[in-house]
Amino acid sequence: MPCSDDPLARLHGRSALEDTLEMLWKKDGSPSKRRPRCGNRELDLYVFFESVRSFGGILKVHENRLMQPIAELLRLSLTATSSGYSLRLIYLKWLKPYEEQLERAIDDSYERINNFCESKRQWPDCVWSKDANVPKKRSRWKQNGAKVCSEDAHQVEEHLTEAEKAAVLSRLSVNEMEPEEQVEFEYLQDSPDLFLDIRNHILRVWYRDVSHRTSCSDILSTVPKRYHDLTKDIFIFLVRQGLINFGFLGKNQFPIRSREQMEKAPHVVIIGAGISGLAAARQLCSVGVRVSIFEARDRLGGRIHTKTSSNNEPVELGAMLITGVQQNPLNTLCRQLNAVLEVVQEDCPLYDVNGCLVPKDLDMLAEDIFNDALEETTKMRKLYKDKRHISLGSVLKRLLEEKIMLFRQNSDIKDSTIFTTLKRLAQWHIANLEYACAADLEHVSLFDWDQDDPWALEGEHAIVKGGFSQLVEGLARGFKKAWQDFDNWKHDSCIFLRHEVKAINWSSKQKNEDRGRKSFSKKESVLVKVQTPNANMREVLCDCVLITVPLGVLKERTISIYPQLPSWKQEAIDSLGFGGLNKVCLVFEEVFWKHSVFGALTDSPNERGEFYIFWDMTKCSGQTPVLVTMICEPFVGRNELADDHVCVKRAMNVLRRIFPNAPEPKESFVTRWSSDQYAGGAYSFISINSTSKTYDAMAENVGDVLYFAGEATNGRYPTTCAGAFLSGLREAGKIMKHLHLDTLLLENIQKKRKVSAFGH
Ligand SMILES: Cc1cc2nc3c(=O)[nH]c(=O)nc-3n(C[C@H](O)[C@H](O)[C@H](O)COP(=O)(O)OP(=O)(O)OC[C@H]3O[C@@H](n4cnc5c(N)ncnc54)[C@H](O)[C@@H]3O)c2cc1C
Repeated sequence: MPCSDDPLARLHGRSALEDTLEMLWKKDGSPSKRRPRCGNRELDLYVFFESVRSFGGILKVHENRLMQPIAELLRLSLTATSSGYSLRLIYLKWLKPYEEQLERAIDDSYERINNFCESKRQWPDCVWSKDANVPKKRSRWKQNGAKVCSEDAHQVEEHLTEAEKAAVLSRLSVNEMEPEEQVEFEYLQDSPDLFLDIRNHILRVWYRDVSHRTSCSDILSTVPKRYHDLTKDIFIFLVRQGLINFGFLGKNQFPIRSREQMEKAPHVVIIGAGISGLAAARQLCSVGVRVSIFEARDRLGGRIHTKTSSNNEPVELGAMLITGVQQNPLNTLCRQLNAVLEVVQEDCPLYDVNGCLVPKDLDMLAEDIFNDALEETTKMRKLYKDKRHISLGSVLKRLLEEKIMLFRQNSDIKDSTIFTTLKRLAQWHIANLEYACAADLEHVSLFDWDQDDPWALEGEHAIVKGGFSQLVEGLARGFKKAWQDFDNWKHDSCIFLRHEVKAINWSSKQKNEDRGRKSFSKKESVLVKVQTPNANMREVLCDCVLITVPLGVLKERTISIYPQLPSWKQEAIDSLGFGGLNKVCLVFEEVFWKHSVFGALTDSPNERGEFYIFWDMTKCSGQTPVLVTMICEPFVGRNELADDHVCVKRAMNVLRRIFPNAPEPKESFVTRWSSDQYAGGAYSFISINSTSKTYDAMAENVGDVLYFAGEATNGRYPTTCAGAFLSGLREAGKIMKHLHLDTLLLENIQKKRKVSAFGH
């Protein structure tokens, strides 16, 4: 059974090789203990031995000139690979004499752990409801930064092993160390395969059952002894990175601490109980930190807001889609909370201004023209490289006009109305992109608007049956909720609703104004001023603060920070874009529409983003028919000034162009996220004054006391709930590291019951 494809088998095989070699070398008294090197690095003897074996032995490798692919498996550079000769010599000297014993030892080890590797579970993709729609493929559907996965991606996944799938689900490279991993485990740069096997094995165990904490002792019981220390380090790293043991892990997730212990525990203040703040709070509490979450609103969730209709059914006023379910950490959270996901149909038929459906071929033609133009904007970057402030809108709109004109010139279609419809369709696609960016495309950077594309999460989009708020409520489980009662707050982790943070004073840490980590000595050195529900001001001391308020709030500077933020941070806050998006949710007696999602064209470019799309959210509510329509930039402001009934009337006018007999809604909800003082808009975008690096600056901590999370701090997954959630985990990990909580982490790990992952 040469060259196993299972990471645990490889770890055992590697260990067997090492044990056997050490034993035989000792017996021989030769060769020296210094490991062979090639291309300036130590050779991975296990990978070398097993690759030669899989190619039929060193003779065959030599005869068939197979040293090149072996060198690639050994990750040797081209110059090193040219020395296939030296590799052969190394093999003959170091491994050939022991081939027989090594083969036997490695095969025995594979045999021993076969059970674990064989017990591959059926992968639970997510908790689908039985009648979930099967989505159709659409070439480009950019909603909140996520692209729909290609059919190819599904096929590739079919070929992945369980451990590889776990790495993919964790958004990690299967075969390469990620940059952060290289930094943390620099000493393993010569043997990344060892690191990757341990990492992928741990991830696989975690994904086998995400409803429980994966314990380090369980993992250790599967891994050969010689790798225990390394496994512990990698385990701690994965917890800190929020890659395992995140989310809702049952009622007993937080360690039980006495009052005294809690008083002595590190104290972190989190500003904002949105999904990023709650994700961080849960992580920190799991390692014994005392957390106080101050939330200005009287509810949890921030921009996740599931309102209850008069029928007691959920209506989403904020986020509603889980974008890219497969790799989405919120999918894991849904599984932990038994929340059901409903896939959203991607096919979006469009209705023209006369109320008739746009013919499919014309719809597809417009989509192709739009996608071509969008693609071409990326090529224009070279042309405009000296004009960094040029907008996507200016270039895209010109390209679209040119392309439609060109199509007209080259086509023999006589009916001129087709071309007017094409123009309307182009406007619809612009509006759709403005929805995704929460911005007028005239304000979006040509250069970096799609910088997050390489990280787009795979999978369809889905809604949470029963409402998105279930996820935030789940994350908040186990925390005490306090309104006015400060009496017990020193002994517990609490969420304080209707507590608006007004000021942060970190003057005693002033010297640490620089970026990055500094040594931490003085406890509780940051002062947070909070306004309580009865308008009193309270002062709270803590070790560090995690700020998760929306970028819109940071831009307004409603929280005074003393000393003021360093210029690099303030510049990032000022320059990153933050735009609007609103919803009009219409509740009806019965369904009169025909599609789950449908679009409406308009004659006027000055109305393109007003009620241009309608989502059937009935599946979220369960029974009550609900249609949700959008108001996008640049039309958000003028609609926020209008009364609710005016917005509803405008939305109904558009709907009645399609369904003339549409009844009056029995209930409606209109959002105003931009004028909401605790949001200031919907989500971030890369403005003409910012770049992808601005997100990195947003994420960076100030000194060792001010940390920042939230969707606008996540450059890979900005704008989304997933991005916000991951940013919370990221910052919790940084704080754990800064507060030196690794021992607490291990203590927590060691206390868990010892059940072998082998099952005995
Ligand atoms: C209309 C709309 C539709 C959206 N659609 C989707 C979607 O379909 N899918 C998706 O993934 N994302 C969507 N988003 C984006 C998503 O909602 C956000 O990215 C995510 O919820 C942000 O979470 P957060 O924790 O970063 O911030 P928030 O949820 O905004 O949390 C920050 C918290 O800080 C609080 N706060 C503010 N100031 C103070 C203060 N001074 N003191 C104390 N607390 C304070 C706020 O009240 C808030 O609760 C949508 C957003 C909007 C507005």
